[in-house]
Amino acid sequence: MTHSHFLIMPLISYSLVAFVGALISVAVLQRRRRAAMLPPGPPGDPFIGHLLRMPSADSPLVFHQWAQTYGPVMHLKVLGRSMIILDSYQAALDLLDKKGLIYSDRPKFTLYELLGWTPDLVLLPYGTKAQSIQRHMHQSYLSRQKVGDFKLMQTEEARRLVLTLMESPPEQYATLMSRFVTGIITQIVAGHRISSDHDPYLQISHSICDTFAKTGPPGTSPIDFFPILQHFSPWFPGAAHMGVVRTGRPAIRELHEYPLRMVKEQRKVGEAQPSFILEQLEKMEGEDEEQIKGAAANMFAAGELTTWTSLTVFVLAMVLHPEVQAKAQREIDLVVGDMRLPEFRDREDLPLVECILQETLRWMPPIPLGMPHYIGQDDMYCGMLIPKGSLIFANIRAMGLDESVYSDPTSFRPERYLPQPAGAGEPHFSNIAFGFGRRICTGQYVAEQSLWIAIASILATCTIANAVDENGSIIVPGIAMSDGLLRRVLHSSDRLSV
Ligand code: HEM
Repeated sequence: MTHSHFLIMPLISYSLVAFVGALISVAVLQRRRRAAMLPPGPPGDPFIGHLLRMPSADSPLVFHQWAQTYGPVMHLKVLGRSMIILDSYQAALDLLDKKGLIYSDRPKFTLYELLGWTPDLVLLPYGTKAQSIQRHMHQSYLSRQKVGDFKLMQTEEARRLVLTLMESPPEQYATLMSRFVTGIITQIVAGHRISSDHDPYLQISHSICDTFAKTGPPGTSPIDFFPILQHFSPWFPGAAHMGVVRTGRPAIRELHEYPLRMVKEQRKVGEAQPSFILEQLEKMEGEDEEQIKGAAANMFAAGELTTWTSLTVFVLAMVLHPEVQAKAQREIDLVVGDMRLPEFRDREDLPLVECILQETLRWMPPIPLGMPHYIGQDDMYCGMLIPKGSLIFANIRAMGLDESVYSDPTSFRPERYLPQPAGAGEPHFSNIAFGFGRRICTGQYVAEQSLWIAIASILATCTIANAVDENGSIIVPGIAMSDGLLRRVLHSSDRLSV
């Protein structure tokens, strides 16, 4: 009895060890097999992945260079989180658009949530009730047909823009263009026309843009990787963004509260102007107010810096390419004459102005890595495994640099879009600049209208030229953009003359 007991015990232990060993080997094998099926990417560290290789600046361009070696679908891993970078339009279309059912979610962004963005459309997971209500609100109000209603207001704002540009010193041009963009959005969202430099909307908008500039691309701060850091002071290593949370959060809350509060007050006294918020208030009551606040805040946040950046990119391009400017001005003179200013009815007859808009979006897209999508299940694409839980980035900047589509892609050449033989018949960039699939930008038509009327009005009335320094020498502006979710042009010292 005692003997057999001694015999059985080692037997059980051996079997257990063998069983656990087999389990571990199967898991390791499975891991290796999965790893072998992942899309290619640069070599990374077994523990921290590509953390130390992540570019500290101009990530879209660096990723594009890597894609020349690893292909249009690349895999990177940072602290256990998979990132898929889509470098080609085709790959973005195949996954984000055609397989939109599984590629339309957004990841959780701890830093953005701490800043107060939680209930809003842009960051909401796909398929939630809140997301579908907010998206529907946007789509119905900002649809291609509905945005026609804004044309008159956008034309008036563009007239005001050129008038103030002519009257103001160069240092104020960027602010005036920002005011043009904010002015359009406040009218659409809250029915409010900005008439003073001290308008509360301008203050809120300024603080929001400032915060965006400090946050970096979403999901990439140390707090996103280690949410525990949110409980530390900003001086603690890795927790520096908590300082941005402290300073930025009040303005983001105000952006949610102020527009609805104002429209409700005006509605009470019968003075509310037609607007997105008013329409929604009349449709729904009570418990849906949080949705309205979120959807309205999104229009400001997603629409301002993007449109403004494109406008400043246009100015920079005109400084660097006076020949393009002169040609577009001749086109406007021929079609519009000098007795009136361009209007939306002229749009079809001004192909070069249209091409300048497209080239502005391609040359320096304001959201060069798109907004990340998230996939909640494994998927296979061209024999590669797209693992569950990956962040999917469409490298919009890279798609504009694709030499098989855009010849001499780093140059600003609007004629490329003109049909042959006048141009090269290259495809418009709107299909790419505004993102993909079910999360495509809901403000695309409004943004295109704002940009078109501003570009046409500026070209019709001003000549954009280099600034000169105190010695009278011409300043050639550098082509540089800030890092972060949304890009801004840096150091563009330009001058407009009438
Ligand atoms: C030049 C101007 C603009 C550009 C280049 C732009 C680009 C983009 C891009 C790339 C995305 C991400 C799409 C994706 O996830 O695949 C996006 C999302 C979004 N944009 Fe825009 N945008 C612009 C202007 C606007 C304007 C004026 C508004 C509102 C009035 C707006 C509202 C939104 C919203 C709400 C989303 C989130 C959609 C969602 O998550 O379902 N955008 N935009």
